[in-house]
Amino acid sequence: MHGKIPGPAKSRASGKNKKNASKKANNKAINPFKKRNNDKENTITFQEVAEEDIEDDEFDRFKHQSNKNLKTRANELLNVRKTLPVFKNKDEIMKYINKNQVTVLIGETGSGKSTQIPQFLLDELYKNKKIHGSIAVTQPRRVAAVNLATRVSQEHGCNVGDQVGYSVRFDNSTSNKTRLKYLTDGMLLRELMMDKELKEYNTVIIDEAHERTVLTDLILGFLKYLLNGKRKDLKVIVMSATLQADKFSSFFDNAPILFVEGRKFNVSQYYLKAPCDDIVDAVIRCCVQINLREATGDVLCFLPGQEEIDKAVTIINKIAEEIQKENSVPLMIASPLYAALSPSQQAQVFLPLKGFKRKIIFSTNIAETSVTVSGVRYVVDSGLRKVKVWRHQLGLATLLTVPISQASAMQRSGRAGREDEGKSFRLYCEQDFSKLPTQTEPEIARSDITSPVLLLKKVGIDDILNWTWFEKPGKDELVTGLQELYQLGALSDSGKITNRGNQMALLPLQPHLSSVLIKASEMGCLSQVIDIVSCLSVENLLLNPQPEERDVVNERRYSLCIYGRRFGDLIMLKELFDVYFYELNKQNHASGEKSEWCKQLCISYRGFKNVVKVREQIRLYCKKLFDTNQNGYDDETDNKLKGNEEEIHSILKCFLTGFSKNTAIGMPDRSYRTVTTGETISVHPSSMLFLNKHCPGIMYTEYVFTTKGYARNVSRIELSWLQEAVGNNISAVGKTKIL
Ligand SMILES: Nc1ncnc2c1ncn2[C@@H]1O[C@H](COP(=O)(O)OP(=O)(O)OP(=O)(O)O)[C@@H](O)[C@H]1O
Repeated sequence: MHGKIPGPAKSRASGKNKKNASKKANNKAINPFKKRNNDKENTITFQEVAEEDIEDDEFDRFKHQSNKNLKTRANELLNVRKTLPVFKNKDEIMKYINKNQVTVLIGETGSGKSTQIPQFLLDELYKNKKIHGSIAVTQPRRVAAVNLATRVSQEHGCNVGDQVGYSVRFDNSTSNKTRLKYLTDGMLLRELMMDKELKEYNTVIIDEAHERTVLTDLILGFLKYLLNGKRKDLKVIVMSATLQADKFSSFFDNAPILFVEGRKFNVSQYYLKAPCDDIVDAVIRCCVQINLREATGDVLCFLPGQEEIDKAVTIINKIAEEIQKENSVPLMIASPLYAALSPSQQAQVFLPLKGFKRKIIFSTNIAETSVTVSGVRYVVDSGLRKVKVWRHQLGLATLLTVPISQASAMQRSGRAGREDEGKSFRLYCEQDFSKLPTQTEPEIARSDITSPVLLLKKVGIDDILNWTWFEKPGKDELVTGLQELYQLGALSDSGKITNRGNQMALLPLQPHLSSVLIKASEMGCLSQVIDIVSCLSVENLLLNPQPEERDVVNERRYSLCIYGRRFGDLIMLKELFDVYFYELNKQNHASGEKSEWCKQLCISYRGFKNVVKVREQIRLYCKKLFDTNQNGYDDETDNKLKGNEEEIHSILKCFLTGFSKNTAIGMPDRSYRTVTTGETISVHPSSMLFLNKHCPGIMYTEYVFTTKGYARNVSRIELSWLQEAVGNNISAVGKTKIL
């Protein structure tokens, strides 16, 4: 039984209209680089700007308003809601949802799926007092969960955290009043670990299911398992913008598919005439051109990763004033948006600007789905994204920049047509668009599945191979995941989860990092290890110095980190953290001073602020899990590195429990050979140990392959430790052996 709900006539560029739209786009194809209105080449230099302290209060003020304001705002927004295709078809949609246990709902971007459907269900809850429990809406990304909860609480006329709230890792805004909760798929899985039947909810909505993250796939599997078993009363709605409907429908025993046609506003597409060489440069030029030529409206640019984004933010902020003065155009204000920023830093991009300004947001694909940034009329799309590809055989992840799929490109463009007609500038040629894969491949096909397997074990699923996988990983991958967990001590000989495994599953970290913390709690160096793990949990904390600055920066780091010089990068991180936290932060040095210190050492100041927040959270988890009086964990004392060998050896041995696969042995010819495969590996030039005399063995947390294999974030280890850590596993795994 498949339903189709028609949309408003003007809104859909399909068939003939689509052809015309693309013709129009062709005629208008921009060449932002042909005619330069401003020759700013000399002013485009790569300089670091001081990072501002972002006030959490500002976001709080934005979130919490008086009752009267809330009501007025909700009434205003009702007029906007009424124009959305989903709202217009409320009765029809609810008829389907009420009739079926599972509904698959497909609608175009901006049609109102994520904001309206949950509110329809909320209205039903209020109307029908017999319905107990609340509604969960999962999002693949934290920023989307926060953004949607903020918007929907405004539409609903309440503060975030009252009837409508959100729950994301390290941030929870819900209360006992909350009946509608937006949460990341990771958080729902955490809740599942606590309550295997998800009794709190009467409805679970899986939004943006087409993104096919590992966690979304796992939730789909769990829901099917529950629906067939203990929760026959649960309602499930799978929502997606693209046409993968059949796959979702057949997984849920041919659940009905509902198509809601019609997008609110049209977005015109523009392509480059010829490919560009430097993507950051191309994005900047396009933004400048939009600022000079286009009517009001903010700009959302998609770049592959943090490095490119930080570069672009720096450049725009540097040239903006001059461009404004010379051309009487709005002042461009650049803001970054990527996963490594804290929620309050991410929330900054959603705050309105005052005055004659134009917001230029540089984002990774975290703003690609679900997110609406009010005011955005223009999208600039690099057509690229970064993906972590897991190499099952090596047990290592590699970060690659790859072209996006057509589905992603549509989602990105869709961000421009949320409140008005928009324009999307794709920085590649139109013929290249047709060569892109239609869909993004599911994450499970290229990810480490150790974490998902541990989670399944934690909730009591023993037969991993025959579980209700939405997309079953290969048998080899599953076996490798099980072996890895066994090696970490998370599983017993009979494959059951151990006490250690239970503790690992409860920590909000990858299993290998959790096992490092558990070992540290046993060895009495938990505080020190938490500091290092927190640094490792924040992406791009240490930045790459510009080539001309590299030697100076390395020398500064080298002279500051006396133990890091000998023992490597993990100890260096602890020494840097100690200076930042105990000397600068705790003694209330001005933010300018802290930022300058970070700049001198080419460290992300924002990153260190995040490390402090992550550290607080990990400490809380550890306090709950471990007997913290017994293991050198103390809030009050100064937990700086004391620097004696015994202490440093203990710390490194803890890391070896989690990273024993990422080790290499020093050879007489001064090269290193990996323990698992015997391949040659070199210490990366960014490491403290690059210039160091040869070590008996090394342990690394990252592997990169450029012209050859490099170990990054390297520490010195003794071979006897390796025997201790890996020796036991030789018989256990049967694969790992010291060469
Ligand atoms: N934070 C916001 N600020 C302003 N308008 C918003 C906001 N969130 C939603 N809207 C409005 O509501 C519309 C519907 O948004 P919603 O997220 O429900 O759409 P959707 O169908 O889920 O789209 P997508 O799949 O692209 O996320 C938007 O197009 C926009 O007009």
